[in-house]
Parts: sequence; C-alpha cells; structure tokens
Amino acid sequence: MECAYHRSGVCRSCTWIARPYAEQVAAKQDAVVRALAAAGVTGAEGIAWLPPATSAPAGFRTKAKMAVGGTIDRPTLGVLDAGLRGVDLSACPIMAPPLASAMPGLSRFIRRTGLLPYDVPRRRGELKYILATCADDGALLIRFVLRSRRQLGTLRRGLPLLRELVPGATVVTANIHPTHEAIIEGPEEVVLTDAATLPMPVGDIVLRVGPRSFTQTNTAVASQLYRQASAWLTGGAPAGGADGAAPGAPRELWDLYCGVGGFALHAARAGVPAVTGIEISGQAIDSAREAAAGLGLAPDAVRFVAADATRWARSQGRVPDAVVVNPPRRGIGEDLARWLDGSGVARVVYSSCFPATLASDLAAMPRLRPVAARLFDMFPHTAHAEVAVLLRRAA
Ligand SMILES: C[S@@+](CC[C@H](N)C(=O)[O-])C[C@H]1O[C@@H](n2cnc3c(N)ncnc32)[C@H](O)[C@@H]1O
Repeated sequence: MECAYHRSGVCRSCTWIARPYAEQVAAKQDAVVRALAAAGVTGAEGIAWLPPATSAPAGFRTKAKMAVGGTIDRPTLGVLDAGLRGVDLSACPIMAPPLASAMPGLSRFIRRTGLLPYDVPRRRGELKYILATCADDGALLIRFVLRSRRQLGTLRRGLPLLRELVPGATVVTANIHPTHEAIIEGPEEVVLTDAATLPMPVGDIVLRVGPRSFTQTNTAVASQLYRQASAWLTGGAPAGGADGAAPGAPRELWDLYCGVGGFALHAARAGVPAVTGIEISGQAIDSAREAAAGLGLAPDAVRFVAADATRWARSQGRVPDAVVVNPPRRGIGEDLARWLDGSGVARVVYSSCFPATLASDLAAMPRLRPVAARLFDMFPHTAHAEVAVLLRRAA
C-alpha cells in the first residue's frame, strides 16, 4: 500500500507496509506456527489451519489516537516527533472512512473554538489528544484529552459547532489528564452528550462502546473472529434446538476477558442457552449489559459480571461445557491455564493478540489439545498477529 507519510519518513508505524499483503499474512501465520512449536505445545503439529481472515489493506482502522500539536491556527493531528513537536498524520490511509472524513472538521473545530494545543516542551496549552472510535455507519465516539477542566465550558458550548463540522459525533467526552506523563489519558472522564455509549454493529450483533472500554480496532476482521468462535462453539449449526440451544452447542459458556461482550453475545445469539461474561472493567460490563438488553436477550440467557477472570473462575466450584478466553497481551497466565487444564471443561476457544503468551499458555494446558486455528489479520502492515485456537479435551 502507498503511504506518503511512510515514504517521507514522518511515520514508521506500519513497519511491513512495503511487503506485499499476501506475504505479510503468510509470514504472520508462519511466526505463530513456529512460536507454538518452540514452546512445545502438545498437538501443535496436528492443528488444522483455516484460511486466514484477511483485512482490507487500507481504511480498516476504527480507532484513532491523535496527539494534538501545532498552533490554534495550524493544529496538527497525529504524533509527536523526537523533539515532542506535533506531526500531522490526519490523512493516514489506514483510518476507516468515518475517521478520515472527521479529521478536517476536528481541525476546524480547534481553530474555531480556540482550544490551545498542548505544547509538551513548554508545558503550555490545554488539548493533548483526540481519541476517536467509529462505527461502520459513520457514528463516532470522540474524546478530547485536556490538561485541566478549564476548557470544559468551551467544549460544552462548542457541541453544536462540533456536530455541524463532524456530523457523526454521537458520543463526546472530555478526559482530564493533568499530569505531564507519557501515558495518553487521565483518570477523569466527563461525558458531554446525552449518549454515553456508541452503538457499534459488529458481525451479527450491535455492541455498545463506552469511552474507556477495549474494542477491537478492525471491525470487519473482528466480525469474522466472533462468527468463527461461535461456529466452533456450536459446531457451526444454527440455533433452534428444543430449548433454543443449537444442536451440538454447549449448554453453558463462560467468556473470560469479555470486554463489551463480543464473543458472549455472539454465542448467545447462536443459541448457547446460558452465557456468562467476566471482565475487570465495570464500565465495559455496563456496556455489555446494555448491548444484551438491546438485542432482546433474556437476563438469564446472558449475564455479565465485573470480576478478575482467574479468581472468578476458580471460585465457582463447577465448570461450564465451554470457555472463551481473550486476554490482554500478557495472556491468561499459569494460574488460569492450570485451572482450565485440570477443570474438565471440554472445549476452549483461545483468542490471542500475542503469539508468545498464547504459546506459553497452551503449553501449560497439555490436556486441552489445539485442533483448529485461524489467523485474523486485525493489524495489516505490522508484525502483530491475532490468532484464535479451538482446543478440545484429549480423550
Ligand atoms: C483483548 S481485550 C478483549 C475484550 C473482548 N473479548 C473483545 O473481543 O473486545 C482484553 C480484556 O481483558 C480485560 N481484563 C484485563 N485484565 C483482566 C482480568 N484480570 N480479569 C478480567 N478481565 C480482564 C480488559 O479490560 C479487556 O477488556
């Protein structure tokens, strides 16, 4: 893919951009296969690899983290260079179309409201970042990261102007980040719109996305991931058993590290009669419950609990028929891996964004054999790989 920012050297995020796309995908899958073999995962050589779920090479990224620099008259939306000065990347070609079309309006909004970009070396100014998430239908969640509450009034009064300049602006918040640190966001979030969550159609459902919740960055590929996990869990059969259960589907499923509920809600929709999602973020759990209600799912069919995944699983005193785990990069860790291995659960879907921890976790679960796997290319033009593996208990 062609990118003027990469060619001129101002942005090097897409380190693999010069490689043909098919070669990138093959190299990622190869790296995962090697990581599993190197970790000594039992049964790794027998995995049936499904054809990779590929991405559009451009316009796929549904989240933008734009550092704001420059001046009120000429703001930059992009990154900070080595001297901590703003570099504009507002025409980045991997941004999804609703984000790309919002960028000129956001620059105009800064100019018209006089929100002063934060100057890191001088520690002056107010607006540090704009963090935006889009749904495919064009609706946007826009977060303004401010140094203090001083400009909250300006933002509030500016909402009608923002909606005029960026018509998709559905949820707008101010994140207050007073300290001079490298981290992007601060502890306080002020929701400025009536709507506090963004409706986001993904696969067969509509998720609700709040300002601080994790969501996958590539909606088209995430849709394929959730559908694949559902098909693995239900044997690919459609819903419609006597009690609504899909034939061959588990009766009970736990979705550990469920975020706003993508796997859990897909499984419930596909006919798994009792689904529980576990997630550490209370806000994500609120969003998952809102989405479940929006889908008309009964509270006893799918429930969401804010808890630590390992502690919660270990405290139940029973096991479900199937478990989905989709942890952060650090993986599920030895404690949960050992518990799953000894638990008697028959089927596990492990969705991972970091092959090294996937490999060490699978190596710690020798009684759960990897039978099928698929690469989901959420992050084209980088070495990052998302991979899902179906595990079955060895006889
Ligand atoms: C890779 S995300 C997956 C989210 C979700 N499955 C999805 O598809 O969007 C990992 C999630 O794990 C959550 N998390 C982190 N530590 C956790 C813990 N100890 N127990 C439960 N959830 C945790 C994070 O808040 C985040 O939402």
